[in-house]
Amino acid sequence: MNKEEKKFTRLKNVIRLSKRLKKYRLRMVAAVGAGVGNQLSIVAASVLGAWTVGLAIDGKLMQELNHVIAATIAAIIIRILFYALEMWICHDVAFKVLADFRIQLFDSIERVSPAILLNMRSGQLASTLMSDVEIMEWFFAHTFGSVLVAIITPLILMIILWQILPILDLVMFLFAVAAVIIPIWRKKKADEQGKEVREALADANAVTLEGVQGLKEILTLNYRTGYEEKNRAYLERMYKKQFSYSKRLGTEGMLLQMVLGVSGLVAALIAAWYVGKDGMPASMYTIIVVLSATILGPVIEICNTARNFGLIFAAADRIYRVLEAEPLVEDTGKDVEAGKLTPEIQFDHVSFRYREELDLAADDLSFHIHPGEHVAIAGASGAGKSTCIQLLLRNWDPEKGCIRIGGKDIRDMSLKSLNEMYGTVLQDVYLFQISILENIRLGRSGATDEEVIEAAKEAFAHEFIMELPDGYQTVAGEGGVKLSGGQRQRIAIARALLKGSPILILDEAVSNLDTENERNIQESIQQSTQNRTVVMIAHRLSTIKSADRIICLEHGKVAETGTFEELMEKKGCLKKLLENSADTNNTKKGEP
Ligand SMILES: Nc1ncnc2c1ncn2[C@@H]1O[C@H](COP(=O)(O)OP(=O)(O)OP(=O)(O)O)[C@@H](O)[C@H]1O
Repeated sequence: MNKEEKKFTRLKNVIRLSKRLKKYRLRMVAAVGAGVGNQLSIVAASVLGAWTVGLAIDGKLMQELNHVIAATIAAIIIRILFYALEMWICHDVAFKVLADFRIQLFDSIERVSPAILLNMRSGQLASTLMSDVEIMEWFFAHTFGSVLVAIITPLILMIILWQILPILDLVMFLFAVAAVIIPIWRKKKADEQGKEVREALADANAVTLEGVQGLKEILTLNYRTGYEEKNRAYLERMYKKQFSYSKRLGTEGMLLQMVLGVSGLVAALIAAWYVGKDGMPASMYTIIVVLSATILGPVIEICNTARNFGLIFAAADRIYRVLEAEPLVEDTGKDVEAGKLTPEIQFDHVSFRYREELDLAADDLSFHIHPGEHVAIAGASGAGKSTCIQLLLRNWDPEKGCIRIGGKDIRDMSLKSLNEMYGTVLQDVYLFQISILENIRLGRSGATDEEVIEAAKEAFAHEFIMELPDGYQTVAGEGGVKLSGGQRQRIAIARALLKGSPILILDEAVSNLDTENERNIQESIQQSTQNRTVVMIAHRLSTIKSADRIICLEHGKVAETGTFEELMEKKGCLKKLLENSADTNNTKKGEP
């Protein structure tokens, strides 16, 4: 994320948004053509109406009636066709651009995760992905082409009016300028308000999402009243911002209507003054008045849209904030084949803090994990266990020191290659709304069904999967079958085993399992990972005991390292930790 938020003027915003239309330029030319045709056919229909009145005044209406009717019908049909064409093309382009935006936004989130989540709450991010992008429809479907139409159409009409009554042409030009000035005059306010409304909306969305995600806790912790108050406060704030925004919209709309009304009156007076005086036929009066009124029509329409530029550009800024966010780590390393590196891990004087103002979360950490070794990282809460894993996965880079795999600095490897080195089972297992078979196959996309089932058997997941209504074809995830924490963990373990990477990272992967399943899986992991290096964050005594070696952390430093027996004899960090934990109590009662 950029440290200093860049400020974009409206012009720059228009330029960068317009660039997105480059690949649709032919369609946009067609849309503008249809828009001009639409506006001109409206003018034609109005002028025909005025001509009819003129003919009636001159007593020639009955002679020309057939022509008048035919021409009016033609103007209406042409208008309908142009209107449909303009709407169709503009929306076709707009929705394609919005889809492009969504895809790029998601790519961007993937690229900069987790940096983006440090600066934006997930609800805010969801708001950008959904409603900010949606707002862009106004720009692409109703603004970009319409501005060009609002320039081209009045110009054509002014050329026609110039032939009839140049003075009125000049007057209408002045009214058009007055109309354009209204949204420009309130531009600063509109931009401020637009930003506030979008931010308030995103905050309110974030609170709503929090309520949905934390519904269980809201009910069980009796936080209902507190949450409702918080939600109400955010909604009240959003209402105030939206109401101020709408008040400005109303004032500007009123002024625009005033310009339109006064211009009509002035046009009528000027036309009345000239009709008769300069030998101009009376039947021209209505035509002149209608023509002058229709000059302002598209200008007023676009000024009405411009009242909402505050929202449109605030949404654009929020979208570009995500698109242009800088990742925390640079992916400049080379591709390395996973099999070519020895799966040994070395932390060499690694120091790291999450933010400048925070203490070190890793403080001159040095340790070595040998190929094929199973190592447990233990330590009290906040000691830095997860930080080690975050650094190993390169979600962040160390401030000092370096991490090597097979002797190679992980910053010199591409993120894709690094990812291929690891199979990971983290605490929060996310299942996608696809079949369980496919959820496991995410570990290795080319795996056969038999390989998936084999991995599930190794992870002790096969049995419960077979008991589900559709077995491996049962759809999991949101809206699918609900699985217990332990079942989800077993699926994640199957995924990781299927991936077959040389290094396995387990963040207390058995924390949600009952004792029997835990023992089975520990054994299975031991067997299936005999030739792999395993790094596990360990809270449970059983996990700690299953490791070849334990690294015990204290305040981001390595406090001690050794086998379980060695460390228990030492009576240091691990011993203290176990004495304080429930596991130790269980052990005292005879549990393993
Ligand atoms: N994303 C983050 N932003 C800022 N500080 C963080 C972040 N994650 C962890 N920390 C801080 O870094 C320190 C180490 O945290 P870490 O999560 O690595 O500890 P841990 O040993 O894994 O703890 P636990 O067992 O409770 O998960 C703590 O002081 C923690 O508050």
